[in-house]
Amino acid sequence: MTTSPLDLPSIALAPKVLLHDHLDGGLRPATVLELAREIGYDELPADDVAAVGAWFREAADSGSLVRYLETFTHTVAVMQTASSLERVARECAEDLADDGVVYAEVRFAPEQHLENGLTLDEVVEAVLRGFEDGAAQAADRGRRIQVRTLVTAMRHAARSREIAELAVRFRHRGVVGFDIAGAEAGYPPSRHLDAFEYMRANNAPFTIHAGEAFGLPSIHEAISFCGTDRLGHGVRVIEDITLPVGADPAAAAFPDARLGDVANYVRDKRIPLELCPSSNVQTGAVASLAEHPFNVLARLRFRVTVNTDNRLMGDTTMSRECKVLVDQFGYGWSDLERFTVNAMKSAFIHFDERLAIIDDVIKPGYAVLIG
Ligand SMILES: O=c1[nH]cnc2c1ncn2[C@H]1C[C@H](O)[C@@H](CO)O1
Ligand SMILES: [Zn+2]
Repeated sequence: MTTSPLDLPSIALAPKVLLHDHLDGGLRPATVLELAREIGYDELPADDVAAVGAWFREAADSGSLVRYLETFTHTVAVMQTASSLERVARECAEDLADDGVVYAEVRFAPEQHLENGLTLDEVVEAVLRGFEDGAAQAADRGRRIQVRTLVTAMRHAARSREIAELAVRFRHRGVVGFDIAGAEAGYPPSRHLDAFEYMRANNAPFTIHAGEAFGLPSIHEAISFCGTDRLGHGVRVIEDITLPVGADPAAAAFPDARLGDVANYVRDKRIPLELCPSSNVQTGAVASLAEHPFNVLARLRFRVTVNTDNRLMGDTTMSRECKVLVDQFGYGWSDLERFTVNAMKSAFIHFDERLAIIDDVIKPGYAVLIG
């Protein structure tokens, strides 16, 4: 047996696990356009498929999370009916499956989809139907994927407790957790303590976008005050790690790294980092892919995972995010397998379900590629 080349087509064949992907950040450009036409939404900044795709990519390349988030106005505007939510979710499941993702947790904020009179429950039901349908269609083509949902509360708003209750209400119907997202500076996670306490009281897991546009204090609050199970991004934990001056971010080892208390806690407790390389560059959380802390964190054995964040805004896929890391840091198949197993271990489904995917899907899949 021979080892497959580490190119994009082979990476697309590898089983991958995606924990951080936004439904409203992953529409196909053609779908944005079609849905806008259907409802007479005339504020799209472009009017053909290629231009729509390019616009999102370029507008999101802003170097600022706040400006990056402004692009969601358009996707959220065309996702206000049960049928549009269902369609976007169905296409999401199909696109991920076609890219070789075998397990995904896709998140979105139900409170942003109420403008046409849907209730929170109706919004979630439509999305769950779409995921189920998309996964079934993919299975018919021989592409197996399990898609689960995280419901997000917007951190500038005041509905987080209600959204946490929604997560628990749907916990046996496909919603596996809760999240908060949106602008980070000025909206610390501790504003939403009652939501996190509700989740903990119900033994239900959650993740928090933290350490993206704001640094260590945000991560500290998320883990120590809120008790988060994972960190959405968490990339700025690097600010609590001291490396020798001039250290190469692509080095194979960092023996002289010194960790502060927060970084040690994140690593000791194996708190998963939902790292999103391209998105981090777009929002200015890191200066460039070459300087992305992914490799430092991976080599120091943090529980790193690879994620897309927003496939439309980043013009990316899970395979592309993996390829970017291979190109930057020289990873091999066994590294990609390790990141995938890390993600599967960190998923919010139950332990026996995670183990079954690792043993029955991930390990055999990489064994074939490694040869
Ligand atoms: O990377 C992100 N950081 C913070 N908020 C984000 C990010 N990507 C998407 N969002 C927001 C915009 C969406 O409308 C919302 C729910 O998916 O989550
Ligand atoms: Zn995100």
